Amino acid sequence: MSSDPQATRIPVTLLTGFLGSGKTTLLNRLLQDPMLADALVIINEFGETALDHLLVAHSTERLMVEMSNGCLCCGTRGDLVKTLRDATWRFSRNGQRQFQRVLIETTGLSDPAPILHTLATHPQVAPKYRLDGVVTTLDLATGPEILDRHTEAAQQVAWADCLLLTKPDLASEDQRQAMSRRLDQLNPTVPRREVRHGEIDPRLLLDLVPGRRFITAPGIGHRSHDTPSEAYSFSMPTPLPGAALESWARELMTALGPQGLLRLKGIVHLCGHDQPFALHGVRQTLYPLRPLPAWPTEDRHSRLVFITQNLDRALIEAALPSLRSATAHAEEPIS
Ligand SMILES: Nc1nc2c(ncn2[C@@H]2O[C@H](COP(=O)(O)OP(=O)(O)OP(=O)(O)O)[C@@H](O)[C@H]2O)c(=O)[nH]1
Repeated sequence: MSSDPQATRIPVTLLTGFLGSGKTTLLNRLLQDPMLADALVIINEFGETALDHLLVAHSTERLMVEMSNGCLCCGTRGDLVKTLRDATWRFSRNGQRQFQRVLIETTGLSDPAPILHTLATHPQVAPKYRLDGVVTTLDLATGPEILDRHTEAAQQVAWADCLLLTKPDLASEDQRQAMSRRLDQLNPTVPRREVRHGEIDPRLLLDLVPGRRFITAPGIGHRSHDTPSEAYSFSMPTPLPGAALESWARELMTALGPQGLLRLKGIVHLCGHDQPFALHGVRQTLYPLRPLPAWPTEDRHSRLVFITQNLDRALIEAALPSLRSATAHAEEPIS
């Protein structure tokens, strides 16, 4: 047995980044790599209905979901401690631990600092685990405005050991330069890499900070969230016509505005399709519906989750009848 406690502790990668910045897309790509086949994945979900884990294709044996109405960094750290503490025996076979590293995907609204603190100092966690690095995704298409508007996003950048600039295909040169200037202020020294649709060699994201102890990010302590966020979820039993769903979602996103609606996510049953589709809206951008391999359970209901700020649920509820009536009138499959 090694006498170096660093060497025997389980490395933990914290994958963070604001809502819709591409964490799950990245995670899905990373988990296809044999290097990460034996990773335990912990996903922290925000809101009433967990969806993210349905969008991640990973052996369900080693996928855990932390549900919270807040997020990992606020109030549910006890759950993280319990999850990490129990994981070593829960995922053991014949006395042999079945995972070699841990990936934690935080919610888009998490400040990483308290999670890092837990990893480094909690008496039941710190002896078993060590931080391997903080990987932060940043949406080049939405630009630095997110960093100015949301403290959590700036915290995620400040703590990063590696910054992944996502959606380069959607960004202009001006947006790139503006982002670069902003990152020079927030975290100038760590590597920055452009990543398209999550494609990156996992080796660039592992072993980033072997042996790092908890330190305080310069100038930024833990603060509570800027404005309370709410997640509203809706379930629909009838298959939806794809084109009508897209135009309904687009109209609603415009009506709710980027300040009110931070994120729209869904797993949807489209007319004429057996497999589910993922629906993604990030601020005012609606992404093309994307097929998922299979329904995770027998439940074929479409589920939509709206992550909002200062927005009344009734505003979304009021828009549902028009989607239902489009559903009643159209049966065309999307192409
Ligand atoms: N064009 C383009 N779209 C991307 C890229 N990376 C991610 N996306 C899309 O951006 C949307 C949001 O991506 P996710 O991976 O779900 O983002 P997330 O950070 O997990 O979102 P939350 O779970 O809300 O925090 C999806 O529609 C992705 O397909 C990229 O490089 N280019």
